[in-house]
Amino acid sequence: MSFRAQPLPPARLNRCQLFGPGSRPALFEKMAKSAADVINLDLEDSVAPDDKAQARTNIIAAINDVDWGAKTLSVRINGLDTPFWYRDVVDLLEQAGDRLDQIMIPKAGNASDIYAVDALVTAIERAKGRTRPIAFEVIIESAAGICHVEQIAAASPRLQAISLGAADFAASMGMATTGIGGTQENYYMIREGQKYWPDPWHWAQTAIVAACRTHGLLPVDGPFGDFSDADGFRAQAMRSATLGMVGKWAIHPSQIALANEVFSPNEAAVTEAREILAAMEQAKRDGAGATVYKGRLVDIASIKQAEVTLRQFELIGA
Ligand SMILES: CC(=O)SCCNC(=O)CCNC(=O)[C@H](O)C(C)(C)COP(=O)(O)OP(=O)(O)OC[C@H]1O[C@@H](n2cnc3c(N)ncnc32)[C@H](O)[C@@H]1OP(=O)(O)O
Ligand SMILES: O=CC(=O)O
Ligand SMILES: [Mg+2]
Repeated sequence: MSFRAQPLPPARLNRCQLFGPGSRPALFEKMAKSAADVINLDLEDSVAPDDKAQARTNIIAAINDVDWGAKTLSVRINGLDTPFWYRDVVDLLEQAGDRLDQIMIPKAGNASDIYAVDALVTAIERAKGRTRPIAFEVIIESAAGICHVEQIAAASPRLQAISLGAADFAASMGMATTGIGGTQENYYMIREGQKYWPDPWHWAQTAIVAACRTHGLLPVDGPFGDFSDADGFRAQAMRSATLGMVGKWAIHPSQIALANEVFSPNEAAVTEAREILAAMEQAKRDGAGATVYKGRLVDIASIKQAEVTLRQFELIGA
């Protein structure tokens, strides 16, 4: 065990990140009125190359004009492998008002990618006298990104969150699927003649969670493409939550309530967490470090587990 305490991630809700193309400004008011905690206005893959400039203009106007309430407002810029990204950063930082909270950097491959964007953002902030620093979130969605995820997580004090981008990740890894997230038909085991479908995203998710937890960031599950499959979305989100992720993207409004439900501890979970803390208080009075709760062991580690649930519950109530 390191002597360093594990840093806590930013104390804000990130249960659902709602995406919308910057080229569809008619969606912006609807996004602002939604129940998503985070809004991601997109300049990247949902915007055709010929529409990039207009999408930038739309987004800058909307940052200034739309009432985004208490939501975290983020813009996904284009990847560093494109000719678009520097103009995204310059125009956003120079022209959008202080309401912009965050920039999402897609396809991060190593720490230098984050450093490059940080250098540009820092120079513009100084030139413009911006006092509230722009935060960063990144998407891990390539073979290089997952190999370097820990160095990426440590790359800038601006970083707040990392998402898994299942679509580009699958492409970069050469995975034999066109599905975006979820179980995959051909990824199965057989036991006694029965098929069983494991989770092909598990490894990438746990690598992201570990990097985020090491550096005090929010780990987030990315898109689930089939927005007509609520059960599939819920199952994927519950797996992500069980692994330590704090939220999931919505690429359609039908996914917002599902994400909020899964990443909000329910009454039973909150009651159990409180009862475990009470049981451990009693154990402490009895001079014990471990005790029995509902027939199972609880000890000092159980206090920390219960606190994960209660911290999230308190954020929702705050
Ligand atoms: C792999 C990745 O990179 S994922 C991230 C990038 N992708 C995106 O940002 C895509 C975001 N989603 C979308 O663009 C759209 O939801 C689409 C293209 C998937 C579907 O769009 P539509 O065909 O218009 O959806 P649909 O007709 O079901 O919409 C139902 C209602 O929700 C609204 N709506 C659709 N998408 C959104 C959204 N992202 N945010 C808010 N409202 C939305 C529609 O305007 C419509 O409203 P109405 O009932 O008032 O008319
Ligand atoms: O950007 C997201 C993805 O899944 O790719
Ligand atoms: Mg992507």
